[in-house]
Amino acid sequence: MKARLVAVGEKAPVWVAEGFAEYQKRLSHWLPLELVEVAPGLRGKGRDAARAMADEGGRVQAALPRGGWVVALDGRGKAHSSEQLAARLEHWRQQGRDLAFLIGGPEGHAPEVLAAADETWSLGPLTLPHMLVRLVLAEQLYRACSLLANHPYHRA
Ligand SMILES: C[S@@+](CC[C@H](N)C(=O)[O-])C[C@H]1O[C@@H](n2cnc3c(N)ncnc32)[C@H](O)[C@@H]1O
Repeated sequence: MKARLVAVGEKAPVWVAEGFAEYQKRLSHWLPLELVEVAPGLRGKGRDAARAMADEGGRVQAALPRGGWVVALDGRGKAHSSEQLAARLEHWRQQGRDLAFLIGGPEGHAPEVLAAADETWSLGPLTLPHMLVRLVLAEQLYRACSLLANHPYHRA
């Protein structure tokens, strides 16, 4: 099983890119994680945010892996402890499908994207900046893989 992170937003700051690359490297033998960045829709004076969200939503859907199990990151979604996430990861492994994790834009996910997702995942009720969400997601996937492998990274 491998995973693809489809994230609205480009040009991550260096501290995010380096942190993400570190967890990507650590995950490489447990859950290869590919990052696909999607250009945000155009916003600003005279531009409709709903149109921008729909545009980026279309690009997100075009970037989904064929037949993948789609998990949309959303603050209003389903929360998991790290142990519950590890159990979820084991469940996903047994399904035998690749995974796609989605991070939305400034107003969140387009309704069509949420409707197409198989499940949602909340990192908690706080609204996090989308670049930080990449990093937390990669770290928590690494933690979940460590738990499943009885690796000492996660000490309960
Ligand atoms: C700046 S947030 C969007 C906030 C938007 N107002 C909303 O209500 O969804 C950008 C993206 O980061 C992700 N995100 C932010 N906070 C999150 C959280 N607590 N849990 C899961 N995902 C989160 C979601 O994918 C969201 O679409």
